Amino acid sequence: MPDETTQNRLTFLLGGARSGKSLHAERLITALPAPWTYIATAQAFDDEMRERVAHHRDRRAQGWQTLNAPLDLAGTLRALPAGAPVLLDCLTLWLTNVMLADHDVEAAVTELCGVLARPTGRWYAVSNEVGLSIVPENALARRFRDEQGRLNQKIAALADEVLFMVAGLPMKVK
Ligand SMILES: Nc1nc2c(ncn2[C@@H]2O[C@H](COP(=O)(O)OP(=O)(O)OP(=O)(O)O)[C@@H](O)[C@H]2O)c(=O)[nH]1
Repeated sequence: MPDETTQNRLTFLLGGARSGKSLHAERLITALPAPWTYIATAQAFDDEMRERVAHHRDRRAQGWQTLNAPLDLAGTLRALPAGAPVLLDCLTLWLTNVMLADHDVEAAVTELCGVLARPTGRWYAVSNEVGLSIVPENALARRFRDEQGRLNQKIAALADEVLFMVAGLPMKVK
């Protein structure tokens, strides 16, 4: 009989930069039996990003397999074997990649939500809460903030559980 930790469920982890989202998601998923799948959306274009990615890779010990999905997140999720525990990190960089590639954001979000609404294993998805500061001065940043807010609302609505990370601590908001 599957329980809450193993059945097909989506947990959505939201928070600010360096709020501890990834680490908390890693702790939750590694409480389940390995192997764990890490889906990375980041593209390391510069040394700072390469360092961040290296730090993450060092932290993930044995038991992890990493898939890169900077754009085709829905396709990558659909191709996973049923039952795989998955950590998707993160929706913010995925949305950035979609916008910078000039793809149709609405179509991409609709496709992704269709997949996330029916998890085929224990899935954890990480995203940034980006709207808590002052209104950004440039138009692209304002559009990004709005698209990110809309995306987060959609994922939160379909997720089974939502955690808001504050200074490394999870607040259960759904
Ligand atoms: N390409 C790639 N990206 C990775 C890999 N491991 C982690 N990342 C990316 O690293 C990013 C997270 O970077 P951080 O700067 O630590 O995140 P943060 O949101 O500021 O911090 P936290 O809230 O503490 O998680 C995620 O978007 C991942 O996609 C990897 O193996 N390959």
